[in-house]
Amino acid sequence: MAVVGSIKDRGEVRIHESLDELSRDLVDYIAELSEISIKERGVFAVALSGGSLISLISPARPSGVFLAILRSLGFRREEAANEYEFVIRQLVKTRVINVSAINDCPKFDLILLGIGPDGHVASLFPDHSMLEEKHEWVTFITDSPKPPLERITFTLPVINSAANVVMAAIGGGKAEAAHLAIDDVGSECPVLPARMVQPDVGKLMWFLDCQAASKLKRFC
Ligand SMILES: O=C1O[C@H](COP(=O)(O)O)[C@@H](O)[C@H](O)[C@H]1O
Repeated sequence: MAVVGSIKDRGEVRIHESLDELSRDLVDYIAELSEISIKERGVFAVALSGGSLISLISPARPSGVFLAILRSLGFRREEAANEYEFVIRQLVKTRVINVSAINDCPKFDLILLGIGPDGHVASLFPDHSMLEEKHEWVTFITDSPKPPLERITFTLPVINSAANVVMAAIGGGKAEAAHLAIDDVGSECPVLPARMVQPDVGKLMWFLDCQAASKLKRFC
């Protein structure tokens, strides 16, 4: 049984006792969003980051899902980022991916993200200059603190333009990051990418297991 709550400005939080339960709830949530989006516009544009997130949704096969899959093999990182952004721009032009009403960013129907123990999301790491990027949709880094060194990533403006953002975290190693990203920690809070995920108009949802939620003020 999930514990569900919402925290001002930090979206809705769902905490599950088991991974199976979390996975089922997450898959059902994706399917719901997919159905709504396909009814409204005939397509569901979803992007997801890597890591353990994939294993949480791998049994999922929601019909009509469009996966923005990165095909970067053989490219240098800068070229890969440009190529990826180009593809997304084509999909925005043809409205396979919607466009944000408040900036020119793509408005994915859903962006699914995991969190690193250091609070990084996608490949946006704490204290990295990429957190300041305001214009590019996709960028690259060559100095990732976590291997691989070279990565490409969506920027925060793209993530925060999505209609729905899901953040999923499992395991005690993510507890501190989840606490700092969700709880009201005032000025003590370091600049945490996971906390900078704050959809402009979209909905933010957290899917956590009990271990990842173990340091949350309201739920432990
Ligand atoms: O490097 C990354 O790690 C995080 C966390 O991965 P996990 O396996 O500990 O869940 C992932 O969310 C992110 O996309 C990836 O770039």
